[in-house]
Amino acid sequence: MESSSECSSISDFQDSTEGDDANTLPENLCMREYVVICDYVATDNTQLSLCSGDKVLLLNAVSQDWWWVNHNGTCGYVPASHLHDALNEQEDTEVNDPWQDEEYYGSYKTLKLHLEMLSDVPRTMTYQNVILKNSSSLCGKHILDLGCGTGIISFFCAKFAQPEAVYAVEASKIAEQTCRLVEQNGISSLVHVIRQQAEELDLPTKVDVLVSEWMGTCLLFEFMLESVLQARDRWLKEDGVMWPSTACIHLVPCSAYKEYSNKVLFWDNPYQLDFSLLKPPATKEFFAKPQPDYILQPEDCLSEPCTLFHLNLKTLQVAELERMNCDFTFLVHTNGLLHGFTAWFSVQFENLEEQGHLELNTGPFSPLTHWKHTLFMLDEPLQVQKRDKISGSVVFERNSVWRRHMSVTLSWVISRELKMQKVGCKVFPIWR
Ligand SMILES: N=C(N)NC/C=C/[C@H]1O[C@@H](n2cnc3c(N)ncnc32)[C@H](O)[C@@H]1O
Repeated sequence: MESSSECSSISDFQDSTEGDDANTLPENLCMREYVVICDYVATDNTQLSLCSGDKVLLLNAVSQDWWWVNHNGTCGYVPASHLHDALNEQEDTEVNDPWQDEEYYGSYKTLKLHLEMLSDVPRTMTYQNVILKNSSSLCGKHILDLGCGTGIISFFCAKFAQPEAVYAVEASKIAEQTCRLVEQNGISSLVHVIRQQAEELDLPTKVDVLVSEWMGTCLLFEFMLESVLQARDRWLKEDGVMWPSTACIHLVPCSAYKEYSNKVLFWDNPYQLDFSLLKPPATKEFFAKPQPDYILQPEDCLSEPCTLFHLNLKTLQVAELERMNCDFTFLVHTNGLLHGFTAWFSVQFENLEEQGHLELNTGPFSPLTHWKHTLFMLDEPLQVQKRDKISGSVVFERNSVWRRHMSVTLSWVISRELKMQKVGCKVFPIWR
């Protein structure tokens, strides 16, 4: 596991931060007992292998990511994410639930997020168009609307098509409101609201269509996709339809001068004072994680975007989500500053009644959606010019402990006329 600062690896990070107070956590965290919440297998002789439930004594929190502990007389490094403060035991539901379901479903029980999603016209109208354009194919069919929220997709099915039944499955408390909406609109003989986690679902029959709006930041965050794939394997007929049918993640190198100026250059001379020593901590504080609500302007793209991953949701396996990596090469088409990379996703819906497919694209060349764009800022901007090449790789790695979270590792090489100019690498947690 690497730290979140650029070009560092754990061994460099350990050497450079040994006894470095700037990186140790407050003393009050040390000399306390911690419980291991997830097995860990050491990857070198400075680390300890531990099992879930082991108790350790924290000796030195050398960084946010790695802690030096004593376990039954043996000392070594373990990932801090695998430890929980045994003396300050939170509710079991919080600590022992790597899916954080109580917090997760709690966030969907109020109207805030549902209002945001329903207010997203490109998102919601895409689903309406999919139902509209396939209405005759849906006649007499069984449909599963997974994570239905307020039931909007199920309402579209009842309003624009004549399916046999729609199973509107929703685990959060909002399902109580969804029930009332379905009754009030007189469609309860067609739309069956089931307040249940999809994983525990019991339906009277397999379904012809599994439709869901499961996409999170960078497509995968929340990993609701795992629930969708499990429901596919359990409830979708062999020749059934997945909507969305495919999903893509796109990336482009970009300038983000205003972001960099507002968050870092600001410290050069606020009110004509030199606060520039705050620029490094500002960079770490504001750019260690991606900005999930960034709006990339098309003119800030430094090259054509590329498609990193193209997922087929009829065949994708949950295990493939653990780690996905892809190489990329961008040909810079504009002189400028490379401040970072921006990512977004698109999803495609197979059309059952004519050639082609419908698409919801959340990128900078399509109508803005509530997902906006995800900006990965480098620690330092890099000068690039037309015809430079930015090649490298990206790794999406699912968090082995917190199962709704992931990290994105970006590695890049900037070359000019075949001569290597700049090399870099940075790990971005989303969000743990
Ligand atoms: N599109 C975004 N960002 N969020 C996805 C939308 C999430 C909605 O789906 C529900 N949901 C998520 N996972 C499950 C599950 N396994 N079983 C039943 N309901 C579920 C949540 O409570 C939200 O209402």
